Parts: sequence; C-alpha cells; structure tokens
Amino acid sequence: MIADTPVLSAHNLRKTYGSTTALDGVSALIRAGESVAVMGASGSGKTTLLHCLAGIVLPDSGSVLLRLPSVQGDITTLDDAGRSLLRRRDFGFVFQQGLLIPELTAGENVAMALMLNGVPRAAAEDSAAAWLARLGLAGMEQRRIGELSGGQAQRVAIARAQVSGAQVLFADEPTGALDSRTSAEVMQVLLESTVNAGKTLVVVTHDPSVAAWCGRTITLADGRIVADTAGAAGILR
Ligand SMILES: Nc1ncnc2c1ncn2[C@@H]1O[C@H](COP(=O)(O)OP(=O)(O)OP(=O)(O)O)[C@@H](O)[C@H]1O
Repeated sequence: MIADTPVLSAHNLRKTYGSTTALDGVSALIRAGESVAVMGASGSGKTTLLHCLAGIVLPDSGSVLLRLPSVQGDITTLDDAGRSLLRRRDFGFVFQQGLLIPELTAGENVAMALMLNGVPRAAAEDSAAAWLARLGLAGMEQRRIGELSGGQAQRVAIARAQVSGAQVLFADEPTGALDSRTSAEVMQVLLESTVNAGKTLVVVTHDPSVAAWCGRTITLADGRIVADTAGAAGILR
C-alpha cells in the first residue's frame, strides 16, 4: 500500500444494543501505514468500533469505506460471506487470548490460517515457519501453545493474523495478559511487522503505555470520539 492512502473511513457510525448506545455517530479516517490506538473508559464503545471497522458487527447506520488494492467499497453493504472473506484474507486479528488452539503446535496454529484459505499443507507450513522466524520464534514451530510464554504465544497470534497477507491488523487488548516488559516487546513486534511494512494497525487498549507506541490515539467517551491526537509517533517510526 502507498503510505498515507485512506484505508478505512468510518462515517457517522451508530450502534445500539437495546437501550444502550454503544456508538453515537463516530467518524474517523485511517490511512495506510498508520498505527491507531483506541482508548476510553470501560463501556465507551472501543470494541464495538473495532468490530464495526472490521466487519464483525454491522452498525445500525453509517458506513465503513475500505480501500485496499484487492477490494474497495462500503463493507457494511456486504453480506456475511463477503465480510467473512475480508476477515480471512484482508484483515488480521489479535486478541488478548483465545484464537490459538492449545493442542496444536505454534507452526500448526499459523499454518492453519493459510490452509483455511486453500493453501496446501507443506506450503502453509513453510510460510508459517518463515513468519515465526521473522517474529523471533525460529525453531519453536513444534512447541505447543501451552509450552510457550505469554509473550511468545502473542507472537504466534501476530504471525497467524498476518500469514494470509492481511493489510489491516485489528488488535483488542493484545497485551492485556502480559507484564509491562513483555507488553513492550509484543508492541514492538506488532509495529515492526505491520506499520513498518506499510500495513495499518488499529489497537484497542486501556493502557496508555501501549497507546504510546502508536502514532495516533482516538479516545472514546459514551460512544463518541472526544479526542484524536498524534501520539509518540510510534517509537519505531
Ligand atoms: N453484544 C452486546 N449486547 C449488549 N450490549 C453490548 C454488546 N456489546 C457491547 N454492548 C454494550 O455497548 C457498550 C459499549 O461496549 P464495548 O464493548 O464496545 O465497550 P468497550 O469500550 O470496549 O468496553 P471495555 O473496555 O469494558 O471492553 C457497553 O455498554 C456494552 O455493555
């Protein structure tokens, strides 16, 4: 992607759950190569915004324009299959924990993302090993997830999220279960492998030290953006 090209633009997103207004008219433009932290108090709408931007949740109204070389358009108009394809092919996800299968090895967890997209096992395993090595886990392909530290497991999750060529990575509290030193290491790996390669990163966090790694911070309160500021400009950038 060419740096600074708009990748995601949300227009006037609204989402309610019963009598709760999770998003109350959110608009934001996110450009290629940006790292954006989404902060705010518990219940302010952070995860709902991330899920709307990623096509996991449909807003009640508003639009999310996506502009990638592979696909352009309003993702809120896509059906389930269309949004599912986007999530498998163009987007990557890293959560606090969960997406990894503990019974499988690190290599199998990463390779599986490719195999779900139809890549043959041997090629998938080669790509998985290359990604794990790139993220500092060379030689650990055969370890089961339970045999890895929390920080190592998050690196596996970061590899899994990107092995299929995702251009936009969404992370929801990716360091929530880690101590501060490991958290910094994981953020460094996350930024190096995404924004430093021209990809786009959106991170939901309640932790200011995680947000400080990002080039920009959007702050939500009661489902509205109350601040949108340049951050530490990404310590790596
Ligand atoms: N599936 C749902 N059903 C009902 N209410 C929901 C649902 N998802 C979110 N909400 C409500 O919408 C509001 C925003 O939730 P959201 O998870 O987006 O906030 P958040 O800022 O990510 O919170 P946290 O930091 O606690 O994870 C909250 O009041 C929440 O209870």
